[in-house]
Amino acid sequence: MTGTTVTSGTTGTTGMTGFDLSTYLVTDSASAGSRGVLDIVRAATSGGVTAVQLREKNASARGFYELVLRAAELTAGRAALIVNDRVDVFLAARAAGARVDGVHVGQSDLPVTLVRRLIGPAAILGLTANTPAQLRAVAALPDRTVDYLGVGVIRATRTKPDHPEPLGTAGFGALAATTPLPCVAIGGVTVADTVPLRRAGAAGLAVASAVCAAEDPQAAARELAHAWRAAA
Ligand SMILES: Cc1ncc(COP(=O)(O)OP(=O)(O)O)c(N)n1
Ligand SMILES: Cc1nc(C(=O)O)sc1CCOP(=O)(O)O
Ligand SMILES: [Mg+2]
Repeated sequence: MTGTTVTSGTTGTTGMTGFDLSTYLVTDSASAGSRGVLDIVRAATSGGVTAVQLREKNASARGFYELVLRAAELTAGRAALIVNDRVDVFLAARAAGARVDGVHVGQSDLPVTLVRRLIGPAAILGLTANTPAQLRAVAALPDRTVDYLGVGVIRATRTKPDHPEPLGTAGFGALAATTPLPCVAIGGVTVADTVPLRRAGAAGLAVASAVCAAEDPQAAARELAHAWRAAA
């Protein structure tokens, strides 16, 4: 699937019926530096990102929860908000009435069938998959377990030191061609990759440092969103 909007039921808190993953910010507090993650989320949302994943590998549960509540105010009605790894934080934010749309998990996180049961049928569920065996396992899942896949790394990146072997654009395209699920390209992605990755079947570009480390994150987000539309 090469489209950019994932139709994923209707969420309890937003009434949204589709999620656009085409320009997908993954936050990285190290790249954000003294500006802080919320400043980056605010700027990137103004710049036109369509989805934001809050990724906090070292935050406390309370700290992450409070970040989600504040990010939900910034992204409401503008971008889908996804929580990395922490299903408990997603559920807590929802219970507090925050507009948070889903969860992204990887192969070492909670099993996706369980996550789907926990977050309900309407929330967005993303899964990392970057080998043929992982793609086969996804194909064997019950329908509507996973809404999209994060596939990477495209090239080496310092944002995820434990990243797998780079796939390159061709490797990404070969994997994406084996699944009907939308595949978001991630890992070392920059605006220069937009045309080749879109041609290779990407449903979107997920970036951390390209926006979080940019001198002007709003302009970087705007450039990515514009490049994606121009590459249609
Ligand atoms: C969009 C997207 N794709 C892949 C990942 C990586 O998830 P995971 O493998 O669980 O690694 P961590 O991000 O948890 O370090 C992602 N977060 N987002
Ligand atoms: C969080 C993450 N997951 C990846 C994967 O391939 O699963 S790569 C990655 C980091 C992406 O950051 P940057 O855009 O700075 O390279
Ligand atoms: Mg994870």
